[in-house]
Amino acid sequence: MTTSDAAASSTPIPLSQSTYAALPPEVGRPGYDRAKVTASIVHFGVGGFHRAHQAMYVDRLLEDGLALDWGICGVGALPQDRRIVDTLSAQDGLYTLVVKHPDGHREARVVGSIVEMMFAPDDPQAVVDRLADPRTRIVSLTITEGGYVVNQVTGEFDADDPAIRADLEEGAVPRTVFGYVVAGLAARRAAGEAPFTVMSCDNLPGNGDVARRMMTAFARLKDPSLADWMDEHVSFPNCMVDRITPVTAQEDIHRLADEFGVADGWPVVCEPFTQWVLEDHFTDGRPPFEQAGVQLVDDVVPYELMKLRLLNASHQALCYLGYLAGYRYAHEVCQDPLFVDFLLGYMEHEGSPTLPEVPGVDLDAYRHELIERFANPEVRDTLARLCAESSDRIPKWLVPVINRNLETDGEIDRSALVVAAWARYAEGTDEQGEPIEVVDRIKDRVMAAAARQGEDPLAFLRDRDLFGGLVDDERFTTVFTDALSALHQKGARETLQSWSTRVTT
Ligand SMILES: NC(=O)c1ccc[n+]([C@@H]2O[C@H](COP(=O)([O-])OP(=O)(O)OC[C@H]3O[C@@H](n4cnc5c(N)ncnc54)[C@H](O)[C@@H]3O)[C@@H](O)[C@H]2O)c1
Ligand SMILES: O=P(O)(O)OC[C@@H](O)[C@@H](O)[C@H](O)[C@H](O)CO
Repeated sequence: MTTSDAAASSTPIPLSQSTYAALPPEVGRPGYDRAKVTASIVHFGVGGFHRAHQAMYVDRLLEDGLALDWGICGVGALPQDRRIVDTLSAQDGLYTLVVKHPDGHREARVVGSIVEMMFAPDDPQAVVDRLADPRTRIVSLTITEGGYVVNQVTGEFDADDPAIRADLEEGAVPRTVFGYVVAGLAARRAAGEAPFTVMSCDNLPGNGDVARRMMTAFARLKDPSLADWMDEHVSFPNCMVDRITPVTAQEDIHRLADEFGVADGWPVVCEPFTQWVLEDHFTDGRPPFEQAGVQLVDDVVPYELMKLRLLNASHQALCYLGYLAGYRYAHEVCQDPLFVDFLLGYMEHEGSPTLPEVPGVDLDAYRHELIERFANPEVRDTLARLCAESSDRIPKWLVPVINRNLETDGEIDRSALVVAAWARYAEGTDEQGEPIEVVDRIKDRVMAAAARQGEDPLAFLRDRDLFGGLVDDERFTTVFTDALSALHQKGARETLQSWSTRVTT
């Protein structure tokens, strides 16, 4: 009997601490005693990525008996996190990670490293107390790029954000990660305890540095001496994180039940590839991450820039054009030679020349491996996921590439087409006249700018918060307006065809 036959012949087992031992043998599961695991890591943002990445690395260590005191306490800080907290709590923190290989083979493992869950809106003080407790030695974050409240114009902390303003009021009960983390650090300092490390795992250039600047700026507005103490005592290591983790689909839940016999309310699916390059700066100790495959380095910046400007910027390069051309999944786009040429061209001629030397990495091999990863048909990463929150992504990943190439007289044509494709996408109607569901926290603003493009082709670029001074650069605006007009007149596919001759002549 095959795995599927065995699982299909019996009722799927609802996942929990008391049931996981009875799962079919094909399903990996903790071989360690979870009752002995204590949580020294508190994590904010227990989404798909954290569970495919950091929690998986910790699970590996636990499996090897290496980090029993480094379990994870997951915190949902936002009201919409109630569902994940309830689902994981009902499963005693357990969930299934399904790794999808390109040949259709799947591996399923129950991950046991999350041993506590907290829903902050129900009891904010309990979260502050957990952070104040010296048991907490690392606070890690995957709260998305927008979660750092960076003012796009100044690059400084945006104290005008309404939730931040509320957290800054005298005696406020925290509602934001800033409120929680800084209250936890204040309590540690008042008690004369060592602070925890704050470890950002979001896709931001200099993620640790950004977390430091924003957290300290928040603290300074509350209590300048606390900010000084944080500057002196708290570590914020930078890291590069990588594993493509799509949004879990209903079909993933059904297939896990049918093929592996696990009834899991919220499993995570991901690609086989995983990478984590981390600076070794920790205030209060760390798990032996290197024993789980994490690369500990002194300077993570070259790795981060490589990943953000090649992988993440290529996701932007493929998603709007791919969507306009009628595709809905990343693998469909990356199995189309026209798009593959465009992406490789962007990476080689526009992204890569802006990178510093990346120790030990063959960039050409890296670029081709990215195309193979994107083309994995099993992962089913939706273009909708990649097209979301563009205003947090394009300015951080692609605009710096364009600025650098403008300074050095490098190539910009493909990047300009990507920005134009976003501008066209933000018009909210596809090439067949069907509505596009634009997902962006400043959706109204970007869509209003896109709607004005008929009379003013530079309307979209005039948003200096997003594009800085690009609108003043004639070399850039000439290509951008050509690209936008080609997208309107010929559509994405023909524009790409014409671009392939434009960039080679
Ligand atoms: N999915 C991937 O392939 C991937 C890979 C590498 C890195 N990342 C990083 O991880 C982040 C999260 O990705 P994901 O796939 O887990 O998304 P997700 O939507 O599954 O989870 C995001 C979590 O962060 C929380 N969150 C969002 N904004 C917040 C805020 N302001 N304050 C507190 N919590 C907040 C959400 O409520 C949710 O729990 C990405 O934005 C990216 O920076 C993702
Ligand atoms: O998750 P985001 O918002 O940082 O960006 C979308 C994707 O580019 C990203 O999730 C990649 O899949 C990921 O960075 C791969 O490691």
